[in-house]
Amino acid sequence: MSLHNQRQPTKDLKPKRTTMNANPVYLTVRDVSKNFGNFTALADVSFEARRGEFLSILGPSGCGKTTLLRVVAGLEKQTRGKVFIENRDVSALPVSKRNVGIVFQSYALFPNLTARENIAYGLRSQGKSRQDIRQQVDGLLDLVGLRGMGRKHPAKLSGGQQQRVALARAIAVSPDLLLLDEPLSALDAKVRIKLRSEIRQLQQRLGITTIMVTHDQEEALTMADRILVIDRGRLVQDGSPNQVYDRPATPFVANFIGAMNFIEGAEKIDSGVYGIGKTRFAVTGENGTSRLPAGSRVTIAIRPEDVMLRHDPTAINLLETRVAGMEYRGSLFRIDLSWPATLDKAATITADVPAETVRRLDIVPEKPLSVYLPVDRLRVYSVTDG
Ligand SMILES: Nc1ncnc2c1ncn2[C@@H]1O[C@H](COP(=O)(O)OP(=O)(O)OP(=O)(O)O)[C@@H](O)[C@H]1O
Repeated sequence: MSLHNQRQPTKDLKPKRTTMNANPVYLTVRDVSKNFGNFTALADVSFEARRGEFLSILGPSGCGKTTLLRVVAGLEKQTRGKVFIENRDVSALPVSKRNVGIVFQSYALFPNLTARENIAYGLRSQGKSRQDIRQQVDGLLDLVGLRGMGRKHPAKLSGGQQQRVALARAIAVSPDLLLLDEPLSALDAKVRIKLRSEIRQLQQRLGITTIMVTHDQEEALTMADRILVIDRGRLVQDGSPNQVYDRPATPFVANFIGAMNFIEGAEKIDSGVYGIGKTRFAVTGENGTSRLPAGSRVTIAIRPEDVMLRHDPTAINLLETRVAGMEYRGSLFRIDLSWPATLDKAATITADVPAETVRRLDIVPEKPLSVYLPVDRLRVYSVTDG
């Protein structure tokens, strides 16, 4: 049994927003694969983006996120599959014919041009008058919070300001699709958090369909209407932040987004009942494992914040545990609890417990604690799931 927690998320990560978007489909990516020589960077990726939606492509380094964005942009030609914009096949069209605005991780501004000139760059080729361009650039500088800074060169601007210029430049040409490739990852934490809500607000105000590549789960959870999780070139889940957090499709997704306890070596006992040693778990959140025959090997998963400390005596899914370790995290403690999973093997499950509860219940190392695992918060994965 193990707790995987790659990025030390906190409870704040739990997404609260779900967005139902009934707008027409703007972008369709159908069965797209991309090979570099013998290497498969993308395999049969399909998804849709509705007009005005904010999608995030999330996954670890090297999983194919940027390649997917470049295929959508027309900067990279897919090996197989098609890209449609409003049902029109654009698979063979270059980036210049797809009406996209792009912001890259490195600001990619022209260093010899001022902020104004950078923003105006795309507008000049549209044949607008100087007066129109001046007015539009003023509006864009306002929009991205850079009023009065238009005469500065990129070298005189902070990273966050440069990225604002890049954003203004990308939206200046009124693209129908905004593509953001890790736009915040070069910035320090405070600026990143500020800019992420600014970008989201701007995107909503303009109603522009947006796809953002990120490896940062928090960024994806807080900004996106929908998250596409990529694992080794495959799209493994496409869902709202709530869906991917609450019902991760595979152990990989569960592990990559937030922290998760995995109870390994369990088996299916009956429909909705799983077990390890003498312990039985009733589960309502089966993950396609309802079809498995009894005796099948499974992994049971539960988030640390879903491990409940107090229970009524009739509650099921109880574990008698002992506090094996405590880590202070400000508003909560992350507590390792040891329990006898099988006769010969103790296991550990981790619980996130509010600091106030820890004080009130006087939780200290070695203290025995009863916990229960709510039936609707447990997930079950077949051991063959990725
Ligand atoms: N032009 C190329 N030639 C050969 N291999 C490439 C090329 N571009 C990308 N790759 C490979 O394809 C895989 C996916 O790359 P991609 O840049 O899409 O990943 P990523 O998920 O965006 O990663 P990161 O977050 O590190 O940028 C990587 O293994 C990369 O080495």
